Amino acid sequence: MLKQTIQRSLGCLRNCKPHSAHFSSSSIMAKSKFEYVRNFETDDTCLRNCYIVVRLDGRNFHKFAEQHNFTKPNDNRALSLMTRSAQSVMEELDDIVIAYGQSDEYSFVFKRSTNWFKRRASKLMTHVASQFSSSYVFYWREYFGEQKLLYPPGFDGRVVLYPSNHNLRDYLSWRQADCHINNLYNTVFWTLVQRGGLSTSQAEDRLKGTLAADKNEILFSEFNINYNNESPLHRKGTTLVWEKTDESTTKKIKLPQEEEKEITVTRTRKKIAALTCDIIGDEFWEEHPDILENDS
Ligand SMILES: Nc1nc2c(ncn2[C@@H]2O[C@H](COP(=O)(O)OP(=O)(O)OP(=O)(O)O)[C@@H](O)[C@H]2O)c(=O)[nH]1
Ligand SMILES: [Mg+2]
Ligand SMILES: [Mg+2]
Repeated sequence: MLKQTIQRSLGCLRNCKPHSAHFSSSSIMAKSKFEYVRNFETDDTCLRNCYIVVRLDGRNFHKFAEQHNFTKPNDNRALSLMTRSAQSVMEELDDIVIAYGQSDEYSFVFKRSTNWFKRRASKLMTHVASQFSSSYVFYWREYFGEQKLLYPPGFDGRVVLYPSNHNLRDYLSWRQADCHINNLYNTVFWTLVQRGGLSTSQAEDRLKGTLAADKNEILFSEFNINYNNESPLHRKGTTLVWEKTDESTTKKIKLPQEEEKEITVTRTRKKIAALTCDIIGDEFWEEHPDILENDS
């Protein structure tokens, strides 16, 4: 019965001309009859006063990296492309105050008081994920040149809310500590394989149960590598922040009864800066006081 009614109403809607004035009263009634389905949508408004973090992570990038010949353990082309895509997210979407990325992931922090998309989690997350994914494909050639993109990459997204500055800083510290732990492991692992001549399973056995100090020691005593001198991009990941820069231009002006003259106009512009510094200690936060809003 219901099916028949729907089919009849749909038939009517199909036959109607697109202009609303041509809808018959029965199709309007049908529309209002269907409208209750709207109530099935769940409210996913993010709690007020919390920082909204969207974290993206590449889907099955272990395979993606293999198939696209990423250099091991770090591929600077891939890392730069991730950062270029994150930059595009920050430029195109409102209210992101800081982003942090490493490996195949990027976290975007929306300002605490944002009201963008009425703080709806699904809107925020899907906009970030789609802008990032399309940018990754769009800018691929700029970083990989002739190396073809073999299939469309995907990124998963999640939303996490942090109610205090302390929690948000701990979140970002956690991601940077993760970068450090993985990079130290990967650096020793691939040094043992590439320079030490070990097979991958031998290198794995060698590193089983070792602590950070042991890994540093292997690098230093066996390969003369001081881990602290390795690229900060690989050790610290990338942090994107807004920086204000003054841009000066000269303009010619002519006032009535005066000679034409040149004046210098200085404008403050916001630009994204990519940093590879420590964000766990206080220094970074003291140098960038605009990122956090007061806890109150
Ligand atoms: N060679 C190389 N591989 C990388 C690089 N960056 C990321 N990867 C690969 O991407 C993987 C990312 O790890 P995960 O996100 O935990 O795993 P995943 O394979 O993406 O799987 P899911 O995220 O669960 O879908 C790493 O384990 C590496 O295999 C890189 O610069 N060079
Ligand atoms: Mg992944
Ligand atoms: Mg990952």
